[in-house]
Amino acid sequence: MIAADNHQGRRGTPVLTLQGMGKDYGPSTVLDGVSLDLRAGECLALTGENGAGKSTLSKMLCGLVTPSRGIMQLNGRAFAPKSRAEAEALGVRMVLQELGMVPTLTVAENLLLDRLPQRWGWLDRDALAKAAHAQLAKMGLQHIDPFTPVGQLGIGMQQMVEIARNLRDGNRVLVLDEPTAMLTAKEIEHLFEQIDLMKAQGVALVYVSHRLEELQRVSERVAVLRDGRLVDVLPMQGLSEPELVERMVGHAVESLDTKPRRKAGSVLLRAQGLRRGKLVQGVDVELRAGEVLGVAGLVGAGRTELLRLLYGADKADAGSIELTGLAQGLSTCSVTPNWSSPMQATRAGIALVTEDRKAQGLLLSQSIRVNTSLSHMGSVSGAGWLKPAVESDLARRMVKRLRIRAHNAEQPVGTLSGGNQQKVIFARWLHRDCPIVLLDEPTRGVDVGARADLYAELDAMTAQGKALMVVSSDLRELMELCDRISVMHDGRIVATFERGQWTTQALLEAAFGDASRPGEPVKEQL
Ligand SMILES: Nc1ncnc2c1ncn2[C@@H]1O[C@H](COP(=O)(O)OP(=O)(O)OP(=O)(O)O)[C@@H](O)[C@H]1O
Repeated sequence: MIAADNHQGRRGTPVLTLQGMGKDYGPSTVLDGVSLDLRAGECLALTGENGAGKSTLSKMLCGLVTPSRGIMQLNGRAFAPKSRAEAEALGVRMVLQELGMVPTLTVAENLLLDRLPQRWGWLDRDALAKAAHAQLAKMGLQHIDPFTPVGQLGIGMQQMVEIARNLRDGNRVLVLDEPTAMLTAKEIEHLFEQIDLMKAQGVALVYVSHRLEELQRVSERVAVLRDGRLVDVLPMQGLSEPELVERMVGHAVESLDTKPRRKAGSVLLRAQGLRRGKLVQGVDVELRAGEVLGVAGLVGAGRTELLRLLYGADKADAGSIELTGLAQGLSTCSVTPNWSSPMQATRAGIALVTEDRKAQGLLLSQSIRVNTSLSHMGSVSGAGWLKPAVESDLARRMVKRLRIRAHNAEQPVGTLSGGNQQKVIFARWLHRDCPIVLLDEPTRGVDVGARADLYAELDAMTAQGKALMVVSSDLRELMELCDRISVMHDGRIVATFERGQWTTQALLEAAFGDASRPGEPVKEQL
């Protein structure tokens, strides 16, 4: 439990003040003239388009980015941390968008790395387990074995541990950068409880997210960054979602929600009786030309596993996958029971836009150009030789088309903002031009304006007769994009709805596996 000690000020008093903060990378200015105060007991929402500078500003507070100019003061004293450890020692911490833990160390070691309990000069395992357990319990994670290596946990669970690690006594400022991108509704509730607790104890919070409903739930004020400049600081109360979007993007964003169902063409892919252990238990799927099939379900329902089977990333224990779209340029083949490799799937015309952009998708040290052309080297080479001019031209076109915010196409992908990295994955498959496109959480971390751009791209793909399948935890996204939505529960498809038939309630009931949950609060984020 965090004590209301004298570290933390009275509600509303400034804890951390920023004056004229700026950051340049070489000739590019990515942040300029940002002046703000963070107040005790308050949560400040920080929002803006992908690449607007939110993570850069957040990392400055926490010693991870050195400002090029500007002055910060913590409780009236000069504050210029040179490292994360220095900021943390002064009570300023950050939950990073990219996971900051050491995967080979245990959960307990990661949680208490800077204060490992010792006895007679040896690590005190009992004390470590006890302290780790207490820390985990704050996020409802008391069931985790503290001696599990972090790398063995799923990505959502790693994020929960990363949050738990930063819930420390003596926190003055806590920055949360896209903390819920990998979390379930229940886990998000745990986080929100902790946020309320910290506010009551006088901690100043910064919450960075593209999920506007979350910003409205947790924060008292909202700061909007555009192109590295602070354009607004407003009270959150009374601010509607469309108003907030307009402030962020600079214009209103249209919803596709009211569009009629697309006209489906012939079946391009038919899977029957697909099985893999308990994860996927006898699933039938048909993907048709010109339509988008959505897949909803709780985390662990088998959605990602189903996509991986269709793409050949995992082997099915049983079942068949048949490609039937000869007219669309697909080869007709039947794979029973195993579709054996992603390369085979890609050659046959299937793309997978992955959910875990760092582990499965991108070469972070390589440029946008290299990452874009990677899915189809044949189109940028001839007689076994790479054609650099063709490759560069392709990358430049993709940067423009998807409005990827970058200095140029040679910028290493690891230095792009999170949302812009997601766009590069998308660019890679857009360029490959596959007739069947599988997308797993395609807009995670992507801002509302850019999301609308990506939806428009998907819409154009269906108009060309492609078949799309989208897994998303965001029901609003599925309802906006899809013509049909199948709901998975415990490895099975338990319901399929046509556009016009679904309601949020019906989708949630199917996702929870029954219709007998009267009075359950409805959450749009699964
Ligand atoms: N090391 C670096 N070298 C060059 N440019 C960088 C570096 N780090 C960040 N940038 C640039 O700074 C800009 C701001 O990035 P930042 O990550 O702060 O954006 P963001 O608002 O957090 O975006 P998102 O919503 O996508 O997470 C981007 O254009 C990014 O490419």
